[in-house]
Amino acid sequence: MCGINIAGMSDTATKLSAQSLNLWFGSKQVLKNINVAFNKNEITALIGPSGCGKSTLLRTFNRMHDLVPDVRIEGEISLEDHNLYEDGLSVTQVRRRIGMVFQKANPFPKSIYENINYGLKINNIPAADRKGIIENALKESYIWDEVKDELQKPATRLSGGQQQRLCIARAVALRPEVILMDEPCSALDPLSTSKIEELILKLKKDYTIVIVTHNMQQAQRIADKTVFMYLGEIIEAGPTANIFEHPQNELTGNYVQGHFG
Ligand SMILES: Nc1ncnc2c1ncn2[C@@H]1O[C@H](COP(=O)(O)OP(=O)(O)OP(=O)(O)O)[C@@H](O)[C@H]1O
Repeated sequence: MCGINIAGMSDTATKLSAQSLNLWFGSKQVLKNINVAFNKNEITALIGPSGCGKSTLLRTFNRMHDLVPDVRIEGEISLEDHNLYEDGLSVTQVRRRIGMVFQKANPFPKSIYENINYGLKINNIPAADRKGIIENALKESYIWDEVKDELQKPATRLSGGQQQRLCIARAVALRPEVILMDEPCSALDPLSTSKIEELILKLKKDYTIVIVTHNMQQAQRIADKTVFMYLGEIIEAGPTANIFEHPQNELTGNYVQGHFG
C-alpha cells in the first residue's frame, strides 16, 4: 500500500502537502510513506481506527513533535513553496500560518478577551489594532453575541462548546492559512457539535481545514475530501462521497461501514 495524493502535488490549489513522510517514535514507525495534499478552501477529514496515526500526522503539520524526545522524521512537508522543517522557519512562524484546535478546548485561565489578545501580543500585533481583531475573530467564530458583554469573564466559565468556539477564534485571530482540528467536537453535545460544524463550513471560504474525526457522519456532512489511514499508512484518499459510497479498497469499505474501529 502506498500513500495517495488527493490533489496533484503541482496543483496550484494545493496549500499543504506531505511527501514521502515517515515518522518514528524510538524504534516504532508510526507514519509510513505518507503522500498527501490538502487544497485551499477545502475541508479534508482524516479518518481511521484508533492508533493509526491521524493525530501524529496532524501534529507534524504544526511542528508539534519538535520537543518530543526520540522522534525521527524523514520526508518533506510543504506549505506552498516552503519546506516546514528546513527553510529556517521558527515554530512561531509556522504556527502563525498553521493554527491548531485540539480535542479538548484549552482556553488559558484568563479572560475571554485575554485569550485572544495573548497570541496577538506575542506575534507583535500593534496594541491599537488588537481590539478590532479580537471582536472580528469572535464574530467570525459565531460567539460574539454570547460573550460581547462579558469579555473580562474568565474563559474557563464558558460552556464546553463556547470554549471550543473561543479556541477557534483564538486560532483565526492570527489569520492563519491552514487550521488543523483534532477531534474538535468529541467532547461536545449534539447542539454544540452542529454549531461547530456550521462554523467549520463557513471558515473554509477563507482557510484550508484538516480535521481528524471518528464521527463518520461528521466527515460526510462537512468534508470535501477524506483520507483513510490504517496502521500508519494512507490506504485511500479522495472526494468524501467516493470514500463512503464507492471505496476502492476493502479495508476502507469495512471501516466506513463500521465493521471495525
Ligand atoms: N509521543 C509519543 N511517543 C511514543 N508513541 C507515540 C507518541 N504519540 C503517539 N504515539 C503512538 O503512535 C501511534 C499513533 O498514535 P496517534 O495518536 O497518532 O493515533 P490516532 O490515529 O490519532 O489515534 P486516536 O484515534 O485514538 O486518537 C500510537 O501507537 C501511539 O501510541
